[in-house]
Amino acid sequence: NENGEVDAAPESNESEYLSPVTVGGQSLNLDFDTGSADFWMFSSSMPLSQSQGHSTFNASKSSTWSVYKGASWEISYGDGSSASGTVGFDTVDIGGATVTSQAVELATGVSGSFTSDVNNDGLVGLGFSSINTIQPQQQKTFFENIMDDLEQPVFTADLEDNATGSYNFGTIDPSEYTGDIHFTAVDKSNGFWEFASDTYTVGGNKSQCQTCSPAIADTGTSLVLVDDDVAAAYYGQVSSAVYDSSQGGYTYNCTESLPTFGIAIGSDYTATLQGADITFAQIDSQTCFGGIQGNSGGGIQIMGDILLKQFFAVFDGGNETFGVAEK
Ligand SMILES: O=C(CN1CCCCC1)Nc1ccc2c(c1)OCO2
Repeated sequence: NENGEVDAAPESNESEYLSPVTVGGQSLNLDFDTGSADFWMFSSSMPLSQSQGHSTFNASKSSTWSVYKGASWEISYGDGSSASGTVGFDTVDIGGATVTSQAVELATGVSGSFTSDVNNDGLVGLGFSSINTIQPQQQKTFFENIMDDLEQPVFTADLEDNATGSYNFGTIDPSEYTGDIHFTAVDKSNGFWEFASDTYTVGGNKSQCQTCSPAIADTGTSLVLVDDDVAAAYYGQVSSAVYDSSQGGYTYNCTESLPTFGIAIGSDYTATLQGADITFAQIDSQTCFGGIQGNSGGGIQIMGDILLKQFFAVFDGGNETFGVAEK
């Protein structure tokens, strides 16, 4: 089988997790993103002004590289960032799991937030290829390419709080979790690991959300972005909380103890966050920025790293299910 395991190292501000990937013999640190489906890297064919500080992939130095003539890609993410470029095929090795002809996208241009995030050399999209942006023909993700060669058609994410975790392809390692894994059915029609999430709890009190948008498991997003009425209900229980449009979200006094927050993972499990695990950043001597924020009516609830790092997450491409376990 083709199983593989790599570290997932948190960036300094825990805004993302980076993992070593070898492409055509060249190693880069990439952001594994279950919320998108493009595999792209900073490349030697970018202006230095954009790639300064990054590792770049140099196709001319890879003996296994082949160009996908006439193909291109262009992606924009929910946070407004974007990237675009050209396409080829090469051998990709992630912790021993190897795909010999993976569609690999080389950036010729990226937006400012990618340039300034110098530890991030690109992304491994682990969503579904129906949202891959390669033209004229969409290409499969690394996981879709390798799934049938794995011991089990799964990958797992053990993201940690201020510590290095791991991504595992092909096995569910029992040493990485405790108790049961609570699975729910995934609807892949929007290209995401999407599932129903109709209830939430604040301080242990259960409520039904008014709109109840479906949720996605998104390792590439830092925060938990819930329906706006859910965010308002949560921060309504935090006495110093205000919505600060200059910060783009709810802030509160760092000394205030926060209530727990639970979100339904399908219909029979609620993933509960402790108040102490909900703050995302301290923005000045007294003020903190919450890790739970509204989705501005976006129509999907995004379960990002603030939640995922408190659990062991299983992405099952065989059953098309998503599961979490305590750890
Ligand atoms: O854009 C992302 C994640 N994205 C992953 C790839 C790197 C750049 C950041 N998440 C996101 C998704 C929806 C959003 C949002 C952010 O802000 C408002 O709505």
